[in-house]
Amino acid sequence: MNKKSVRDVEVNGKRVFVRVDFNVPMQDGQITDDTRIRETLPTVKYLIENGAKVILASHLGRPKGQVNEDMRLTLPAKRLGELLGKEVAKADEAVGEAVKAQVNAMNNGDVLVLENVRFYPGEEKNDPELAKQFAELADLFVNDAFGAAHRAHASTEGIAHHLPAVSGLLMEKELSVLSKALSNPERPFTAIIGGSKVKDKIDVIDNLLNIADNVLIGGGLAYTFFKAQGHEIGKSLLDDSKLDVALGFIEKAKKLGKNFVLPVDCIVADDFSADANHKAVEIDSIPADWEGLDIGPKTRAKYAEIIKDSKLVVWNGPMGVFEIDTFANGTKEVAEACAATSGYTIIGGGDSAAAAEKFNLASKMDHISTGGGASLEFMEGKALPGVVALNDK
Ligand SMILES: Nc1ncnc2c1ncn2[C@@H]1O[C@H](COP(=O)(O)OP(=O)(O)OP(=O)(O)O)[C@@H](O)[C@H]1O
Ligand SMILES: O=C(O)[C@H](O)COP(=O)(O)O
Repeated sequence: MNKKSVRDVEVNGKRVFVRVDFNVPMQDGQITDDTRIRETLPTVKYLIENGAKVILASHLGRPKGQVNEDMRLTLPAKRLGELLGKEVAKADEAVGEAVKAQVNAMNNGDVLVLENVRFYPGEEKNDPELAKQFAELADLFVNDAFGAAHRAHASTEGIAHHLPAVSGLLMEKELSVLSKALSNPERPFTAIIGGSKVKDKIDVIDNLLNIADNVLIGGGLAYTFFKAQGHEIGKSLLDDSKLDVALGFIEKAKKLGKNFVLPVDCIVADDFSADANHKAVEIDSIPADWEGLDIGPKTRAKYAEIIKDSKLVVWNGPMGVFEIDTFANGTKEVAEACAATSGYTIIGGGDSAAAAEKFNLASKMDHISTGGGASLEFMEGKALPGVVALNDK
C-alpha cells in the first residue's frame, strides 16, 4: 500500500484520533458478535504500548444525525475495556468542550471512546466544520475503520484534511488481503451475495458479473429478482425501484456467459417470527400473504456444490434470517460449504461474519473482512474515500 501507516509516524505523547468501525450487531442490549472490536486490538494496543493518548471514534447504526439511546457506544466501549483488560473511558459526546476537557486530562496510554459520530448531522454530510472539531481533539488521525472506508464522512475523510493522516493496522491488513486475492483471482471465482440491504448491494452485482465466474444470490435480495421475473413474492423484501436493474443483470450475465444463479426454492413463513408456520416452496409458488425468509433445500445443495468446486469464494450477506434458527439453514449450509472448500474464502459483512461465528466456522475461513459495503466497493474497483484521504508514503 502506498499510504503511510501508524508504524511510519511518531505517536509517543501524541493525542491520536482513531476512527474505528464499532458498528457491531446487537440484540436485546447485547453485542452478538464483537469481531470488529477484537480486530482493532492490534492498532489500539500498538498505540497504548507506544505511549499515545488513544481517542476512538465510531458510528453505530444509522441514527440519522440524532441522538438515539439504543445506538450509544457505551457497550462497545465496555467490551473494548474487557478485551484490553484495562480501563476505557467513554465520553457522552463526540465533540465540544466537555470532550476537550476529557482529552486534556488523558495520560499517555489512556483510552477514551467518543460517542456515536452519527449523532451529529454533519458526520454523514462530511461537514468541514465538524471535521475541524474532531481534528481539534488530536495531533494525528489514524483510520482503522475499513468497514466505513467507503463513506466520505467527517470522521473518515474530512478530518484527514486537517491532521497528519495514516492507516491503522487493520486497515492495512484488509487492503493487502483483498487486493492480493482480487488482482489476479484464482478461478473458478464465486461471489455469493445476500442480506437485506437491497439498495446497497444490487449495484455491486454489476461488477461482480465482470470479475467472477459464478454469482450466487440469496437473502432478501433475491425477491426483487423473482418479482422482476414476474413471480408472486407475497410479503417478501422488495426494492421496487430496482426491478429493471435486476432484469438487466440477468441479461448481462447471459451476454458475458457468466453463471448467475438465483434460488430455485425458498422457505416461506406466515409471520416474521420463530414460531411462524413455515414450509419450503419453489420460487413460483410463494403464497401471496407469506414471506420468503431463507433459501430452500434444493438451492442450498446447488450452492454448496458450486462453492466446493471454487478456487476463490467471496461471500457477503446471509442467505436468510439466520438470527432465527428456523430460517438459519441456508446461511449455515453456505457457511459449511465455505469452510469445507479447498478454495480461498473471504467473508465480508458484519452479519455474514456473525453467522460464521454463530456456526463455529469462523476459524475455517481464510479471511473474515470487517467490511461489508466497503469490501464490496473495493471489489467494484472503486476508490475508498477513507483510504484516498490518507497521506502517501
Ligand atoms: N429473506 C430475507 N428477508 C428479510 N431479511 C433477510 C432475509 N435474508 C436475510 N435477511 C437479513 O439480512 C440481514 C443482513 O443483511 P445485510 O445486508 O446487512 O448484510 P451484511 O452481511 O451485514 O452486510 P453489511 O456489513 O454490508 O451490513 C440479516 O439481519 C438477515 O436477517
Ligand atoms: O456495517 C457496515 O458496513 C459499516 O459499518 C458501514 O455502515 P453503513 O452502511 O451504515 O455506512
